[in-house]
Amino acid sequence: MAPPPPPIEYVPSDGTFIDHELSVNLDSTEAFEGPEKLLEIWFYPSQSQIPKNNGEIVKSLRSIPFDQWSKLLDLVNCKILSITSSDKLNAFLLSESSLFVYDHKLILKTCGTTTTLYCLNALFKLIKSELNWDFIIDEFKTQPYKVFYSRRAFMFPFKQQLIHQNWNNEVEYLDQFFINGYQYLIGRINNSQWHLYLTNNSDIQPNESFDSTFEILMTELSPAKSSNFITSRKPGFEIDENDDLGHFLGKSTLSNIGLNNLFPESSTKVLHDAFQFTPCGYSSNTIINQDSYYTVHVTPEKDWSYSSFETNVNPILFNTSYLKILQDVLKMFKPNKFQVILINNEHDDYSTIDLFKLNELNGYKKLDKIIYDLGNYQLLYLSFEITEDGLINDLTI
Ligand SMILES: C[S@@+](CC[C@H](N)C(=O)[O-])C[C@H]1O[C@@H](n2cnc3c(N)ncnc32)[C@H](O)[C@@H]1O
Repeated sequence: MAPPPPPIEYVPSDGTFIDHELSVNLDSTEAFEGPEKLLEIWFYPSQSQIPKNNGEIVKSLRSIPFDQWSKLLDLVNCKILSITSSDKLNAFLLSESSLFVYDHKLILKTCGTTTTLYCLNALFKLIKSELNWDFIIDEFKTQPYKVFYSRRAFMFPFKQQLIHQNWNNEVEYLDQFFINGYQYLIGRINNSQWHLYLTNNSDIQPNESFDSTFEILMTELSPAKSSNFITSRKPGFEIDENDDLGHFLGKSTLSNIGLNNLFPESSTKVLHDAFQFTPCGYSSNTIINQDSYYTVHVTPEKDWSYSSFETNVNPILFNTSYLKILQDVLKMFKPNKFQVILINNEHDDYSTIDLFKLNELNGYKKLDKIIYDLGNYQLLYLSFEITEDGLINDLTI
């Protein structure tokens, strides 16, 4: 097997980075758009297919220096709060959600009024100049191995920049960059519908290894649960020169709500990074088994409360199932409504069957179950809401 690429230059030897100055001064009290834009780009099908020099991988996405990521994220309108790194993955905690960088692919998840798609042009130029990876096939079009872009309907679409104000604008923009792109509109058109754009390069080999994205998007969180994500910390407060209260409180919240223990079977190293915003809000990234992540973001404000959970962990490796993960996460937020989206390329019975069969869940009733065959992938979309009985008698799990 090819040796891993050299360590990234911008982090200390333990692969961490924290921007304390930014962390202590973040504040936001305005209506906030929790639902995220999720962009996943695979440049190559796997780490081993990255171009080599004398049989060795010399550079990968993880060799791109910090300041280049930071400039790229300026185009998206978000900042890097901190970074945790394993041998396979760099997990960036952002002022608006997260960025996960593998050697061959990246996942950018941003909320608020970020302008995710505005980084595309610069991203492809960056990987050409830094890594000599050239996916540009004519003046504008690019053809990486695979692209997914998805999001739920926004709560405040009019607050978005023009490009993100409606789905058609986004698709038009994506079509300028990618060939073979196509789109889906999934779920009831009731301001919670979910959109997906993806590319299909059928002439390229399918990805052989396990790949899955499991998301839980929750709204109308229980006020009692939301209170875990509200802090009285004032901007500018620092607990000591090596830490800031945002990260400190974030990590205690992570433990308090049991998020540190989601995969108790994990015998390998787990790396957590978490941040509690002022006056409220929470984000965390966890790297598990070196090459997988789970990430949680919370907007607890009563009138637009929202939280999201996302993971690419293979549940089988931890002797668990998607249904068990769903139940554990729902307990942390007790939302009145939630949607589940699973996109995976393995139809493994043990970890997925309960989810595919799911018709009811304590105190919740199913609104929609939609299954799509996406060729090498399958997509499951579920939508649930609390029952009257569930609400009155607090029957939810
Ligand atoms: C932590 S982020 C998470 C958003 C996310 N996508 C979600 O799932 O809700 C948003 C929450 O943090 C709060 N917040 C406080 N300061 C913020 C800042 N500077 N940038 C973004 N969010 C901030 C927002 O008001 C909101 O409650």
